[in-house]
Amino acid sequence: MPATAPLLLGDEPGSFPHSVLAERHPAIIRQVRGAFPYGPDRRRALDALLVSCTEGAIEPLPADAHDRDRWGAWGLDTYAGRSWFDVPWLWSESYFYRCLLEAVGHFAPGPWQGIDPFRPDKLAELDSARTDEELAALDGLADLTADEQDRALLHGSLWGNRADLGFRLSAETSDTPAAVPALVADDSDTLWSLLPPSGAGTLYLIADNAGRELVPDLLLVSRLLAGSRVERAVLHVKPHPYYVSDATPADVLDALRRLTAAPGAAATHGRRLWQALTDGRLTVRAHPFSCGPLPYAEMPDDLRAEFASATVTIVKGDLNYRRLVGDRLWAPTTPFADLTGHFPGPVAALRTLKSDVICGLDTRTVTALDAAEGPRWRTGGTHALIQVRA
Ligand SMILES: O=P(O)(O)OC[C@@]1(O)O[C@H](CO)[C@@H](O)[C@@H]1O
Repeated sequence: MPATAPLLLGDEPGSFPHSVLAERHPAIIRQVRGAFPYGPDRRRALDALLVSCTEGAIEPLPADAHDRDRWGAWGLDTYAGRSWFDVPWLWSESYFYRCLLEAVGHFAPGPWQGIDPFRPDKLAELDSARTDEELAALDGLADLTADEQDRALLHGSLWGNRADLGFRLSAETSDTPAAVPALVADDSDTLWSLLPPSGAGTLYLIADNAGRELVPDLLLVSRLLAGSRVERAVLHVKPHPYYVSDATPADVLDALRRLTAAPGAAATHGRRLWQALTDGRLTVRAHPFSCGPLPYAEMPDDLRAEFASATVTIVKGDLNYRRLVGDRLWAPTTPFADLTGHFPGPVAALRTLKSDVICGLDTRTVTALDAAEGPRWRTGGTHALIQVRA
């Protein structure tokens, strides 16, 4: 893997990473503060985090935190005492969410234990009229060929990644039509070649956001099981709330209920997924490393062994992309295969572009994007990619 590109830090005012630390994180704290009637102790803790994450230094976890050793090994022992803006951006963002859960008492015995601070917004999105419309649109797919249906559900899952509630806190004009093709890389033929009809393999899908992203992810899984492109599927979600809208096991159940309660084709998918869960063809996993602050190149051995057994692992979303290729300012033409050679087995990234990290593009595409949009194509969420290393 080329190791020469600069690591992304949040220390440059005006940069996207800096704006996430200085503006998005405070906005998230304010949103969480208003979402529940937290008592004075929790409100004080949230206020303290607001000051710490914008002006202060990274603080250690409490001595009795269940995951103190794990975070120590993940870098907290090194980074405690340093500014949030001076450590790797991937690390400081991830630790921010850990501290937010600490502030709201998510892990401590008491009334807020296990409560997802982002749940009201997740549910509002899942229950929205837009979700109804997207589910109703499934009925129109019945007249398409099998390949067309496969492609439609692959693209549904891909573009579902735009439905990211944290991103909306700072996206300015993400609905602006693009002057260059929306898909900046498309290796979907390679993906389909890894998943032939009557395949007997196992798909791993590392999910990203709940709600209007997880629903189409589940629909894709349902379609691949129904079309016998895979025999089994394993869905990796987060063990606890993370990055505002990332999917947890509870969100999988909410999405599944939403599908089974819907009319038409959506309910058929819902019932199929329900059945697959009960007979073991679909498994949900929530590994601690999924909420870790490190790139996938540093994944633990048990996870490595799991992904090594996959026919292909689909990695969803922007953050997972950053973790997959390394959170660095790569030259955009750096081959995707070079940066993902560490991943144990075939891997496919499905992502809309919401951060500066990008690789695997051809020179012509980069030139056209820069000319049409300046640097905004990297972060605006208007473009997407399907990149595969077989
Ligand atoms: O992973 P996702 O949901 O596609 O995107 C997460 C995201 O909104 O958060 C990061 C900044 O906090 C960016 O990488 C990205 O824009």
